[in-house]
Amino acid sequence: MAAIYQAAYRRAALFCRSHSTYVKKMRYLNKLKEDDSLCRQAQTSGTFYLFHNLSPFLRKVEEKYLIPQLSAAEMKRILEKFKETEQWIEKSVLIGCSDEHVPHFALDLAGALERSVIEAELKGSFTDLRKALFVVDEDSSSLLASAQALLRWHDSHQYCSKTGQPTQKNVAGSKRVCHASGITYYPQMSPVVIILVSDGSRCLLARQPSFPQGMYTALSGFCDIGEAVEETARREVAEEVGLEVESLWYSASQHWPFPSSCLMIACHALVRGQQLEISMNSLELEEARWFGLEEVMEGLKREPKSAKQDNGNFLPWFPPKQAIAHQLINEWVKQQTS
Ligand SMILES: NC(=O)C1=CN([C@@H]2O[C@H](COP(=O)(O)OP(=O)(O)OC[C@H]3O[C@@H](n4cnc5c(N)ncnc54)[C@H](OP(=O)(O)O)[C@@H]3O)[C@@H](O)[C@H]2O)C=CC1
Ligand SMILES: [Mg+2]
Repeated sequence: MAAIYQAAYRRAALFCRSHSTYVKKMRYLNKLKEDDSLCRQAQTSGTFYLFHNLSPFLRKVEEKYLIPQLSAAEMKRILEKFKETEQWIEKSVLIGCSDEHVPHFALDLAGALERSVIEAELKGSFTDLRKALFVVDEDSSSLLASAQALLRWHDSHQYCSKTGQPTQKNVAGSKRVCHASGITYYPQMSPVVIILVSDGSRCLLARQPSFPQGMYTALSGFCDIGEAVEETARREVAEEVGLEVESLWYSASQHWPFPSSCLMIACHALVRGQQLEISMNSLELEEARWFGLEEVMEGLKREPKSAKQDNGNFLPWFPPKQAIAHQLINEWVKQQTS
């Protein structure tokens, strides 16, 4: 099961086993979001995950990539050592806490310290999120994705879209306020529906021209304003491959940080038996076709590196397990083989 939502499942399981720990933790986090002075105090005892220009800081230990958490004292020492003001800490955003209520913050140090200076001091490297998500463990990839999404949102919402005046973040970073207009802005995600279409014995996978060679995935599309998930799924399948959805069922959801904070809502769909001819929209897709069970099972086993053939062509491969598309494809295989 894919990393990011496996972490969510684990949190839910923990909730069942240890209800009071979970409830206390959520209530504590909620208090930190609501109470600026409590959150400012929490910054003095919390731990910090570092970013530079939205790239997370990773340290490679033997063959593993770890995400170092810095204590508040260590943060203070580094900022002082490089003659930066401690006020940088105020730019941090709350991203969670331990069961013992040690709060975790994320902080982007671009503008304060040179990337290479921090890398040398802390013996690690700022790594592009597209690489980082796929080399760290499952819980860490979920945490990095949401921390980066929150930092990105703050970076791009510095001004009020009505007055043009600067907005101020609350200490936790759960919102920004324009004091001139009184408008409060909250971090947002764009809902996207991802649909694995099947005709009962085959499934439909497609490629956009921008995909790496050989990679196919399920159809997807942003929800238009006012649309329900079912309407988006039906419209996207009609727009992209000219088929009509007969029935649709929900699988799972995932926060996806690319290109910027999508809420991926994953569904399986069945199309009408009498109309199975694909009419592809070539403005959006490069290829869309039906895959049989055997070809899908082989594609799931294939690594991108081993997809290239001697003649230069690529055999099909699918998104990695961290992407919810992978779960949809896996589930379809299980349905076919059970
Ligand atoms: N985690 C996973 O397993 C997967 C994740 N995805 C993610 O789903 C997202 C959407 O998939 P895609 O099929 O490309 O979507 P669409 O089919 O909706 O097409 C994308 C185009 O829609 C327009 N658009 C409409 N609303 C928005 C919005 N809120 N934000 C950005 N663009 C918008 C843009 O066009 P224009 O630029 O012309 O205005 C964009 O290029 C992608 O960001 C992708 O990363 C996709 C597949 C698998
Ligand atoms: Mg699409």
